[in-house]
Amino acid sequence: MYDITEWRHVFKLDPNKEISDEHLELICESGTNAVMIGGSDNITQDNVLAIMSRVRRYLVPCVLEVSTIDSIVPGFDLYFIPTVLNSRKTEWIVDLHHEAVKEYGDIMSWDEMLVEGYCILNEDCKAATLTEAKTDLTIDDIKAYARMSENMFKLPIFYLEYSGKFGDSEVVKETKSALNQTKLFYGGGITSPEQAREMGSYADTIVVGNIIYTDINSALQTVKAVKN
Ligand SMILES: CC(C)=CCC/C(C)=C/CC/C(C)=C/CC/C(C)=C/CC/C(C)=C/CC/C(C)=C/CC/C(C)=C/COP(=O)(O)OP(=O)(O)O
Ligand SMILES: O=P(O)(O)OC[C@@H](O)CO
Ligand SMILES: [Mg+2]
Repeated sequence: MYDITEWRHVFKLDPNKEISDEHLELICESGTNAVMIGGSDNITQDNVLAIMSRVRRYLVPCVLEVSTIDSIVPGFDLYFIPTVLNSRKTEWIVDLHHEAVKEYGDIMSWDEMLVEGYCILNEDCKAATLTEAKTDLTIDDIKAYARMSENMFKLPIFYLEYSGKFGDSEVVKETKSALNQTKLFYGGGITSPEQAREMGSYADTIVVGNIIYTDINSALQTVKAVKN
């Protein structure tokens, strides 16, 4: 099985964005620990299936980060299920999950599914708007969400999400100090090996997304920055 506790680097591909075969090959053969398929805009079964089958030509583990019930597709190595702990709406914390388990509960393979406790911190990102996230948090608020993830809900992943914006590495450092078992994922605004190294020195795993589509060489350099 896949051991996410060893993962240092993940590329996140958006099914709603174009990527050439050449760039996709570079991403999949970059040495990254996994390719995660996910996004927040126009995610459909068709575009998820299309990008999954292209990634499947390579050996890299392929994960679906579920963002809508209608875009769930079989055939991934793992399914990551976000629950937005700092959302103002129960919809994004448990309600959609309840609906999905009602629909798929009989055929679900639970050991392929990992729940991510999300804490969204960039107030301007789409995911923050969509989920009505409370982004004006103190470090104590954030650490409390991290501790709840680990000790109350026993989640495998706590995800600090700054999608589109490079975050505060002090927040990542402090959050890491509150966790023992649960793995800390950091994602948002990483565009260089220096930034990858900075966040990777505190987070267990860094997630690199948007830069894939604007500067493939810089995206590729983030892998070596956090892996030996
Ligand atoms: C048939 C089959 C294969 C069955 C498999 C069983 C299975 C996987 C069942 C699913 C079970 C389950 C519990 C599903 C949950 C359903 C669900 C819809 C939950 C809600 C998820 C959620 C909270 C979504 C909110 C948005 C969010 C946090 C998305 C995560 C990704 C993210 C933050 C993207 C960032 O978006 P981006 O586009 O990059 O944003 P920017 O433009 O700002 O950069
Ligand atoms: O796209 P970027 O800003 O790299 O963020 C990565 C990821 O955390 C988005 O969900
Ligand atoms: Mg994005």
